[in-house]
This record gives sequence, C-alpha cells and structure tokens, in this order.
Amino acid sequence: MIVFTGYLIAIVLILFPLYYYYAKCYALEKFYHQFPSPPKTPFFGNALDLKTTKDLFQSFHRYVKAYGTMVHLKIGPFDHMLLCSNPKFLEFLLTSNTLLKKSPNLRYLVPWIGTGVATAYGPKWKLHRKLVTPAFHYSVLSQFVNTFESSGNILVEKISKLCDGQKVDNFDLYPHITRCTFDIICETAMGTKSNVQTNETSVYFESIKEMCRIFMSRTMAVFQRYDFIFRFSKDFHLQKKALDIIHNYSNEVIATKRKELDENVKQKESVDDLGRKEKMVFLDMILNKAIDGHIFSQEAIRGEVDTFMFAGHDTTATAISFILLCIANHNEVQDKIIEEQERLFGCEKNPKVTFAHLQEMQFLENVIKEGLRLYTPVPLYGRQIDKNVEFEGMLIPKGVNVVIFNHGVHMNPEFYPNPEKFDPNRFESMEDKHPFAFIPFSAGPRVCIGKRCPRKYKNTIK
Ligand code: HEM
Repeated sequence: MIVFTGYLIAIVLILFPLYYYYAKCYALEKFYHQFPSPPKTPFFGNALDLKTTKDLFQSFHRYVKAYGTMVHLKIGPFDHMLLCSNPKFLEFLLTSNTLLKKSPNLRYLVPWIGTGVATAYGPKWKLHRKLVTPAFHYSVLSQFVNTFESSGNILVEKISKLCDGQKVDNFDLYPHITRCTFDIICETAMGTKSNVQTNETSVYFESIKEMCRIFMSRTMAVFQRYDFIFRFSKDFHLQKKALDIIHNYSNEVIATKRKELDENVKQKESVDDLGRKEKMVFLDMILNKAIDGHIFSQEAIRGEVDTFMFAGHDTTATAISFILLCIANHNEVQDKIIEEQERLFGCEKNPKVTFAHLQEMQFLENVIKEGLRLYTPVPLYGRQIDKNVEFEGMLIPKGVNVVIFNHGVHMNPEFYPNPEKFDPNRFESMEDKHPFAFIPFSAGPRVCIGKRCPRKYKNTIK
C-alpha cells in the first residue's frame, strides 16, 4: 500500500507540471494562431527570412503589407511572437501601468548596464525611474545648451575641414556625429570630458561601441541568444574585455565624485575656480540620493550611468545623421530652416543660443519629427505579457511576446499618405491622426526618458 501511494504521488508530481505546461502552451498556441502568419519552414519557422538586419526590416514590412498590423511569427522550433504595428493595440499595451515587462532580448545588456531603469520591471523599475527622472527637468537640461553648442561647433569645424568647402560624394557623417553625441553624453551624464571628437583614440569609447555591436549581434543571431553557447564564442571574450574597461572607467568617475561630495568640495550649484556656477550633472543628482528610503548601491549607480551612455549616444547619433541626410537632399527644407533661424537670430554669425530659442524652432521640430518617422532610430522594441489580460474581448494569455514595430506604424499610408516621402509639413497638425501613430520614443509609463522636447516645457517656464 505504501509503495502504491508512493507511486501515485510520484505520478501526480510528474503529471501535474506536465499538464500545467501543456495547458499554458495550448493557451499560447491558440492565441497566436488566431493571427495571420507568413509560411514557415519546419524547425526554423520564419527565422530564415530574418537572417540580417536588412532582411529583418524588409521582411517585417512585407509581412505588414501582406498580413496586416498583427502578425504571428515563429522563430526556431519554440519561440512565438506577435509582430504589432496596430496603434489601437499599442495604445492599450503601452499605456498599461501593469504590462511593463520588456523584451527578453534586453537580458544581453544586463552584464553591462545591470537591472535598472531600462531593464528592470515591477517595483525595482519604479524606484529606478524615480531616481533618474529629475535629470530631465527643464532646469537641468537648460544648463547644458552650452555643452550642446560647443560640441556641435567642433563637429561643424571638423566636417568643414574634411570637406574643405567642396561637394563630396559618399561622405559618411555617422562616425563624426557619434563622437559628438558621445562627448555630450559623457559631459552631461558624468561631468567628464571624453574629447573623442578631437582625440581619435579612446579605449572607453571603443569599448562602448564594441558592447553596442555585441548587443545587436546577439539580438540577431540564432545561436548566440543562448548564454551557454555564447560563452564559447569570440564575442564572449571581447565582451569581457570591453566590460572591464567600461566598468573601471565608470567606477573611477563615481569614486572621484563621491570623494568630492564627501569632502564637501562640490555642493549643489557651487562656484568653480573662475567664479562660474558649476553644473549639476546626472551623476551628481543620483549619488547619495535615497528614494522612498532606498539607498542605491555603487553597482546600481554605475548601472544607471552606463544606461545613459548606452541609450543616449547612439540613438541620438543615428537620428541626427538621418535627419541631416534628409535636409541635405531637400533644398526647400534647408531654405525654410534658415528662414526660421534668421527670424530668431537675425544675421548674427555666432548668436548666443538659449533654451528659450529652442522652443521657438517649430519648423525645425517638424523636420526632426519627420526624420524620426522615416528613419526611426529604435524601430523595434518589445513587451512580455506577464499576466492574463483582455483587449476588446480578446483574452491575451500570460507569456505572449509582443514585438512593437513602430517603424511599421510610421510607414502606414493610412496615417501618412505617400509614406516614403520626406515631408515635415505633415507634422503641422497631428489632430487627424491616432495618438499612437507616432511613437519613436515609445509611450506610456516606460516612454523614453530622453523624449522631452523643449516645446513641451514652454508653458512650464516662469
Ligand atoms: C533620438 C533619440 C532617442 C530615441 C529614438 C529613443 C528611443 C527610445 C525607445 C523607443 C525607448 C523604449 C524602449 C522599450 O520600451 O524597450 C527608449 C527607452 C529609454 N531611453 Fe531612449 N531614445 C532616445 C534618446 C535617449 C536619450 C538621450 C536618453 C538618455 C540620456 C535615453 C534614455 C532612455 C532610457 C533610460 C530608456 C528606458 C526607460 C524605461 O524603460 O523606463 N534615450 N528610448
């Protein structure tokens, strides 16, 4: 009898998890299969269509055209996902205060930026979001206009020299712009001058570039997604080397700042050697700060600084590069930008630009928005549904993986007639469009922290 009972318990213990797993898979399969899907290859699913970044984009746009704004995809034998470019569904998903878990791909960033504002979810994310949000207050951003301007001036000078006033074909601006945005983010986030625009060699800069490359490559690779396979790759060793350099650098900067604070050498808005008011950089704001009684560890602080280095320089460099390309190809847009600048500054050659001026640049803002629509710097991101929810009568089971294809929304002719055309005037009025038809910075509680545009501050300035 005892043996029989033992067998029974063992069978129940085995069968129950199996049943639970089967029910979960069944609910997920049933959910995904209600959406149209491109033909799949056995074992690989749709993965063979998505081998390179270029393939992936072309295929995603092709799927949206052929199957609509909610498409079921299968990557390899097990991974399902819902490719979504439907503004109504995205509004539901992105405005939710509970569906905050991000794409599983972000785990590749954890060795670098830790689990903080960009990668955590739940109470930990809330705490970190509260920590970093004040850094984007008007009073903080407005003190950096000089930094933006002086780094921008170096960039313009460099490019003028390289082109020497001549028309140059196939000139790649991106490597120059990325150094400029890197200098800016170093100065505004950590208060250090990296000077990578003028000093071509910086191991810190190279290491960050290396980490960005490895992150993208792992996101795209079929096998390196798995940690146990990645450990045997060359990139694993390159990552280890890059992380040593990046973390040592961030740790040193934090240690110096801490020392300054401890010695009371540098207080909020203290005065430097030349009698100027010193700026509060991002790191000054988060060091020694407690949120809801929580004190952040050295590792957590370093994670947020590294997050800003990752999230803040490549996105902006990509955006600026494409926007400049669009402007270069459209003389009529150049003329209108110059007209707006002349209205603000007259014919002054080196005017003093202030935050208030930025708020008056309505046409330039429309140009930037149109550039972000057409060449969206973060064209895909994701959410993992971590509890059963309902959308317009449809049950969405826990475990669904949503790939948010914002570029798909931005190229939808229903919202943007003739979507391939660069036309900043589209943004003169957005009233006739769905509010989620333009989401280059995402939206809702996890909206990009760098999104705030100067015009948004207009009514808050006293
Ligand atoms: C043109 C420039 C930028 C674009 C297009 C952009 C785009 C985005 C997008 C789409 C997300 C959401 C990702 C997701 O939900 O998985 C995001 C999140 C984020 N961005 Fe940006 N970003 C830009 C610039 C910046 C800058 C300058 C910073 C900081 C210096 C920044 C910091 C962040 C952070 C910390 C998050 C995570 C927010 C959270 O999860 O709560 N971004 N960004």
